[in-house]
Amino acid sequence: MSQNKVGLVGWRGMVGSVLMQRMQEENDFSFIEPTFFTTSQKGLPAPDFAGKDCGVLEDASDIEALAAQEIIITCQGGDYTKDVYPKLREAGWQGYWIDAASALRMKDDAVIVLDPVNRGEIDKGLENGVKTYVGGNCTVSLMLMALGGLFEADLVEWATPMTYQAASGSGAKHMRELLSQMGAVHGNVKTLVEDPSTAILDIDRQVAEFIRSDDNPTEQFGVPLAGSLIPYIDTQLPSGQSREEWKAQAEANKILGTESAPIPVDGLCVRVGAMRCHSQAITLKLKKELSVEEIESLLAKHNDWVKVIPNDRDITMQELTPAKVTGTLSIPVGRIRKLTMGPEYISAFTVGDQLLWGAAEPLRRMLRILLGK
Ligand SMILES: NC(=O)C1=CN([C@@H]2O[C@H](COP(=O)(O)OP(=O)(O)OC[C@H]3O[C@@H](n4cnc5c(N)ncnc54)[C@H](OP(=O)(O)O)[C@@H]3O)[C@@H](O)[C@H]2O)C=CC1
Ligand SMILES: N[C@@H](CC(=O)OP(=O)(O)O)C(=O)O
Repeated sequence: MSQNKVGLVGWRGMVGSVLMQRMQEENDFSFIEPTFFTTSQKGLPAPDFAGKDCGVLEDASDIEALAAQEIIITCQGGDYTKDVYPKLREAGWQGYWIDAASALRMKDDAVIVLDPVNRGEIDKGLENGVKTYVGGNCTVSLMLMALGGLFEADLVEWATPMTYQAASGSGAKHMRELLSQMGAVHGNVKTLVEDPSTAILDIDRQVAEFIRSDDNPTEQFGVPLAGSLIPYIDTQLPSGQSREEWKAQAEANKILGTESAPIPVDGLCVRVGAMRCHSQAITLKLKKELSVEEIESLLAKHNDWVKVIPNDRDITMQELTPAKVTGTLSIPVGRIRKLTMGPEYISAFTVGDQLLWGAAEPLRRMLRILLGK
């Protein structure tokens, strides 16, 4: 394929900035002729990620300017997609649309992209003329990168992921608010903490009062996160699931191409005070009994980024944490052991950067697939 006119929308947002960084690191700009679009800064000079003059920012709602692109990558968000995508297609645009937002994910004429897991589905889509490729939900993509070896071998009867999701999943303002809360909570008891003679329960009481008070900044999350957690992510559905929880089964089976006989994947999604790494504790029922060594071997050889962490206390504490993984493409998976429920029941714990494999990386890799590079 010879496409190289690529329109970039949402490049200065949080996901878009990570995408730009990765595209620079991987030299992607050398294969494309980029045009940068904006919803708010039309006419300003375009950024220099490509190492060349890219003119000025174009209007991201200008259908004619968008239609001049062979490929459009957008990290601008679902509202933008819902507004612009139908107009572009109605105008007869036949180009490839690569999107970070969830809006088009479950459409029949869209493929969810996670090529180390579903390159076959992507290739099938390309052969069938599919023009819309969407990045998956971050927790779903990170779970499949970690456990791809078991899914690929059709060994999973069901899976129940219990998540520990970072503030970044809610956006940049939420990350700032988490830090503000952390600082405010500490500031409130700083002198007491520094005085070793203060009773810890007195400090704790003061912390609890502050966390619940109006002085704790909670404008973005609505409730405290630092020193607490939020056991609900995204909107409420009639099924009792949150929308984030609903995505697990729906998207995982679409990615795997198992929608006709879906593998049950369901659990609870929880926001915790991590910055940009989502963690998940997953219980799996396997279709047959395998040794831990066999499971670890299948997982380890599935892709280049998964890293099996032995179920050892010290190694786990060093390697299997957001602090270790943040800002990297590594997908460690550990705590793999047989549960007492029976020999086919196993546990796993995985951590991944939700802005890299959870959002930006599958998009730039789809671009490279389209470019044939
Ligand atoms: N956050 C996440 O974890 C994930 C997000 N996504 C998807 O990606 C979409 C974008 O998310 P995210 O990157 O967090 O959104 P951001 O809010 O960081 O950025 C979205 C847009 O806001 C505009 N903007 C306005 N002010 C600023 C500013 N000061 N700095 C940067 N941008 C600004 C930019 O558009 P302009 O230049 O046109 O003004 C930018 O493209 C989401 O809506 C979601 O659909 C997907 C997976 C994960
Ligand atoms: N909902 C995810 C982030 C996200 O943007 O998901 P999606 O791409 O499915 O809308 C989170 O809060 O952690």
